[in-house]
Amino acid sequence: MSFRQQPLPPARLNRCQLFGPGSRPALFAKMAASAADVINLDLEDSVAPDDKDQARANIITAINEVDWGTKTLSVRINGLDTPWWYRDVVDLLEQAGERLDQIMIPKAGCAADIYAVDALVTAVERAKGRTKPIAFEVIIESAAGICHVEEIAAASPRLQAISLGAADFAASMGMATTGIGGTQENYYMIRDGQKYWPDPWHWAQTAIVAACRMHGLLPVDGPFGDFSDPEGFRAQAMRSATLGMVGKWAIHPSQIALANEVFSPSEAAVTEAREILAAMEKAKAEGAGATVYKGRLVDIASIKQAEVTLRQSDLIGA
Ligand SMILES: CC(=O)SCCNC(=O)CCNC(=O)[C@H](O)C(C)(C)COP(=O)(O)OP(=O)(O)OC[C@H]1O[C@@H](n2cnc3c(N)ncnc32)[C@H](O)[C@@H]1OP(=O)(O)O
Ligand SMILES: O=CC(=O)O
Ligand SMILES: [Mg+2]
Repeated sequence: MSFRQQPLPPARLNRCQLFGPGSRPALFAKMAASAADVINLDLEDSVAPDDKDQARANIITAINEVDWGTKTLSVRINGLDTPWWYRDVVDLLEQAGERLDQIMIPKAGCAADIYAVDALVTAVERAKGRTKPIAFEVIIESAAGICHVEEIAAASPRLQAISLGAADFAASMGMATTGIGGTQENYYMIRDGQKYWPDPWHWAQTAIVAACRMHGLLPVDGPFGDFSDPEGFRAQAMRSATLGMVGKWAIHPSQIALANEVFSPSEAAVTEAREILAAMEKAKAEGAGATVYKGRLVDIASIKQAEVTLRQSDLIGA
């Protein structure tokens, strides 16, 4: 047991991150009016190479002109293996106003990737006298990224969140699928003739959750490509929430309400968390560290579990 206290992640909602291509400016007002907590304007893989410059200009105009309300506003820049990323950073920081909250770094492979973007961002911020430091979020979506996830999580004080990018992750790992997230038809166990489909994303998700929790970051589940399958999305999101993730991407507006629902504790969960705290208060007054709640053990660890639910509920109520 370490003497170090585990840091809390940033106190903000991140239940749904809605993506939209920078090359489709007609979507921006709809994104701003949506119920997503985070908006990700994309310069990377949803934008064709010939459209990169125009998409960057569209995004800068939209950051400055659209009313984004209280949402966290993030732009996904191009990967460090492309010729576009430095121009993304420089133009965004020189031309977009202080409304921009965050930059998303895709395909992070090692801590030095984050360091490189941090150095450039810091230089432009100083040169331009920007007063609000830009936050970072990264996507783990490669073999290198998952192998180095812990050093990536520790790479910069700007870092607030890490997402799993199932599409590029599957490609990098050589996984035999073209599906983006969710159940994989050929990934099954068999017993007594019955098929059972385990979760192929589980280990990568838990590695991301552990690295995030160790460094006080928000762990987020990435895209679920089949937006015609709400039940598949819900199942994936509920597994992610159960593992400790705080939210999920939406790549279509139909996924926003689903993500918000799954990552908002139900009334029953909040009531139970409050009752556990009350039971433990009573136990404490009686000099006990453990007691019985609804026929099961609760002890001092249960207080911390209940507080996870109540912190999220307080953020929603705030
Ligand atoms: C693997 C990754 O990297 S994932 C992250 C990168 N990918 C993306 O950003 C893709 C984001 N999503 C999209 O581009 C689009 O949703 C697509 C291409 C999947 C589907 O687009 P469409 O065919 O226009 O969707 P559809 O016709 O169902 O849209 C229904 C309505 O939602 C709107 N809409 C579609 N996508 C979005 C969005 N991302 N945000 C806000 N509104 C949207 C449409 O404009 C339409 O509005 P209307 O009813 O006022 O006409
Ligand atoms: O960028 C996201 C992914 O799934 O790849
Ligand atoms: Mg990707």
